[in-house]
Amino acid sequence: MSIQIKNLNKSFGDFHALHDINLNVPTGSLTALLGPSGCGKTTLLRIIAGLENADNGEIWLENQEVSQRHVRERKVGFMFQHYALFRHMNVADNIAFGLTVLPRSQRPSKDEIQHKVNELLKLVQLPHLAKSYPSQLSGGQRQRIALARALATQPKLLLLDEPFGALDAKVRKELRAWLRDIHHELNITSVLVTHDQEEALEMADEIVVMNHGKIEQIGSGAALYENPQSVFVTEFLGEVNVLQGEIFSGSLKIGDYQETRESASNQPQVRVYVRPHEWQISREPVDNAIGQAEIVSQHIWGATVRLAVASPHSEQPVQIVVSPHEQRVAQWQVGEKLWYKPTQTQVFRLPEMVEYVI
Ligand SMILES: Nc1ncnc2c1ncn2[C@@H]1O[C@H](COP(=O)(O)OP(=O)(O)OP(=O)(O)O)[C@@H](O)[C@H]1O
Repeated sequence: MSIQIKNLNKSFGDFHALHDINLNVPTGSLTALLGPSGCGKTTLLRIIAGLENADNGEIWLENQEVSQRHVRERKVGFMFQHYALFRHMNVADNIAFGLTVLPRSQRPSKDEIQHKVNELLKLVQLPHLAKSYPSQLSGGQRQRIALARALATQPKLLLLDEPFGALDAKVRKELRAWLRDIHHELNITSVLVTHDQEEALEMADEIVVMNHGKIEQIGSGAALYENPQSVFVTEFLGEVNVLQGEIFSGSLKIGDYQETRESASNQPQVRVYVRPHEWQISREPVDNAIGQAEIVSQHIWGATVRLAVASPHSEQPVQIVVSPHEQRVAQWQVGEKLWYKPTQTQVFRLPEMVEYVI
């Protein structure tokens, strides 16, 4: 089921929670709404579901305008972070619940419901827990059952609001991969709300980055990471170093480093963003390097080695990530100096911080 949202606004009293939202979600895709707390993700999800009304705008589900349609008519399944399974019902009855409350004319027979529950239990890989009660399950198992319950009525659209928010990091990671597989297996359209960029990058085909009730940018994780269109997206998606530079005579300059910026007019101060892995470093002088800088700290973190170097062009030490292999060869030590040069830059103009040149 595709989703099309046109010129949608929502206020709570004087507070404008969603500004002019326009969004297309293609059938079969997994789309993440990503943004900081309070940016309007849940409100948008609830409006798509029909749990909340927009002030104006249109919502189309599979070529039908549904703004005035009741939640029950929208054929959506939900899964929330604190999805309350019914404590007094066992797992099988919890999963069956949505089917047992259907109007008589649509309700499957007892045998059909039993069959469906068994199928869903297999899908979520917990058939042995059919007779257990929610209190006897782990957090991850509860979320799997919650998903089975959301899928029981065969929704065409699955809406997930921070579904793994309360779980520990390892379980979250496992469930992400698992949910992504199920999404593809069922060929369903899913919209996932998350404030966790790793979760969005790992799971979603397309990410909608939101900030203060507006959509900042939409794209695949790779496109957003490689080509952010605003300061907000650059800073929100992944770690980044911020350096001061200038644009002069069609060139970006940071220290001795120069890079052509053809369309640019002169700017005495620009903010230059460089990701920690987008550096070339060397003990020998490097052509067109910013300059030399001293290593002030070194940390080994998982499979990466992280160097921090003091740069006169950055308020904070510049973070540089090198692979363990590079580190084994180079044996960088705190206190020594290296030449450093960015391999990719994003530049934004100060002080208004609108996009300058990508
Ligand atoms: N029923 C309501 N009445 C008044 N204000 C509301 C209501 N629901 C949401 N808001 C406000 O709208 C803004 C957006 O809320 P929303 O829950 O959509 O944000 P979110 O991006 O999902 O945040 P979080 O990640 O913290 O859940 C917030 O400032 C919130 O306080």
